[in-house]
Amino acid sequence: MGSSGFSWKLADHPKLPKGKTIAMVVLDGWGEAKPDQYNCIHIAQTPTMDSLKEGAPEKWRLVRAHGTAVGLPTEDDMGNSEVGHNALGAGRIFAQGAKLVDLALASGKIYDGEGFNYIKESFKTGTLHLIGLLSDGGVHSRLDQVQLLLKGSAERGAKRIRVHILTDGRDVLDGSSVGFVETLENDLADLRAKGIDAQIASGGGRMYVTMDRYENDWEVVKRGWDAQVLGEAPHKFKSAVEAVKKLRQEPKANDQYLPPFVIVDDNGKPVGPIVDGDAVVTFNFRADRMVMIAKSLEYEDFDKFDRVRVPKIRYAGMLQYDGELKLPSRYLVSPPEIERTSGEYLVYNGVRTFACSETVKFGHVTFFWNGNRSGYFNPEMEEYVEIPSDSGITFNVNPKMKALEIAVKARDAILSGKFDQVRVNLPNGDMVGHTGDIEATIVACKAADEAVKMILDAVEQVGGIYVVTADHGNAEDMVKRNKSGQPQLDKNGNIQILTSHTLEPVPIAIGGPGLAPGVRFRSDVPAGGLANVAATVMNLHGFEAPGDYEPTLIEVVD
Ligand SMILES: O=C(O)[C@H](O)COP(=O)(O)O
Ligand SMILES: [Mn+2]
Ligand SMILES: [Mn+2]
Repeated sequence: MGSSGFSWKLADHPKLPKGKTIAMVVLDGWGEAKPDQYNCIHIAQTPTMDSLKEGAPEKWRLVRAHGTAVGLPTEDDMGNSEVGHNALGAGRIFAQGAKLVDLALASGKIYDGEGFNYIKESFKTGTLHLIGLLSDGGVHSRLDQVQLLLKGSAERGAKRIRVHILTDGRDVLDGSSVGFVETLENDLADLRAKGIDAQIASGGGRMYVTMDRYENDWEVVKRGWDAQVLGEAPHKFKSAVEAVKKLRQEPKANDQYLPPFVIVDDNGKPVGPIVDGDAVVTFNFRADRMVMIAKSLEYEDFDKFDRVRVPKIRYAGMLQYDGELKLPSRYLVSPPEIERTSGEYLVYNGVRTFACSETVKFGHVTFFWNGNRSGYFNPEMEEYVEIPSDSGITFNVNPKMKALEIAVKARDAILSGKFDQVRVNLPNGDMVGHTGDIEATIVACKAADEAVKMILDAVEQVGGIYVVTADHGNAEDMVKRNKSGQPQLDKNGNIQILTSHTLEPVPIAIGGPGLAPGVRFRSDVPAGGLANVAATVMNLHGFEAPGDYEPTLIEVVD
């Protein structure tokens, strides 16, 4: 116990034993929705997940995974991996980036902070560059926040502004990029009318330009660097609206994967490369897909690609994206301080932990789970295994992804007897769901179900316990719906495919031979959400959860 009286020691659970191996399985993008032809989980053969459902209500239930239950501003905000895994790991609900930025903008405090004052030093002689995802998806960024930041920066002296846009189509409908670009163009025109030289300077689709994560493919970031910093791209246009409209006409083009483009003036010169003395703000609040660009903008020693020219800039993130790496060192809004996560507690209480996923979700069960911290709490007690993801393809091409490989690693970790908690994320429902390819998503869901079976079989062999849940919905609903829940048709009478997450709740199931008799879900936490899972898992490891954690979902009846 430290001098403050704080102790990492958890109290023993009065009834539940220690020493059971627990498999903690997170199915990414696996919500519960009504069964129809757009519910890929319903259409797919998922016998293992179906059998777990038969345990309702004592061993299977639904939990909330969106909106305020995971710290998002409103109940209209769909869940996402960052907030979902943060809640699962932290056991408490923290106001998340989206909300913190809203508050900082509304109060004006964003402009008083160290981060803004730092970039402001460039306003007199340099250009302010804003780089980020242009949509109202609310997962990584929000258009209204960008609009306010533009206005606020102009009011505070920014005279030359360049916006480098990344089109979405993943957290919002494909094709919506054109509207967002038009809105931004109007705002920039308003600024120009006030004498501010404001323009869009470059762009590209988020999955092809800049927003890679967990170092899956540095080429993605390089494409962005070339366009944003060097002013070089295979496509050149006079206006961003024209760029997006034209590039979308290519066969199979979609917002997520638009190629990089730069905007040029009448002489064919790029209007906004980043040069010495400029300020740069990456305006996404979410961390995972900003860490790589932040490294390329901030690190002096950098060998991931040839930056060719490294301008001396003042750079700030909307938030600090990695608290452990202190990256970036300057930021406009302080990130949520997610401390005392369940992972940290459990490790300090002797729970040997194994975590695994493939690259595209690896940080979800490590970095996000541990409150946006990279690295181990105690390397002697933990092993994190990353299975390389496919890169350079869209995941509908290989919808099974690395589910089997993840399950094999988890199985071996469980059977080894070396770990007390074996935690995995199975990405299929989510990553393939985001492609909007219904056939492929059905294959994806089946593959995830098979992986769950392999893990549960291993739990059975060692007399362990399983907790199977998800971080938010995605694959269970692949169509945009109107207010009455019917598929919404576009002006040509076609259904609109939903590539994004949903507002649906997610299942949680407990079981396995190691589950003590009498353990069941309580009926008195009907509004339980993902944040209630951490206390539940701590109990199953034989510990009481800390007093400020959201209540456990389980009880033990005699
Ligand atoms: O980054 C993404 O892939 C999507 O915007 C959100 O998906 P995730 O929250 O499941 O990662
Ligand atoms: Mn997810
Ligand atoms: Mn997703």
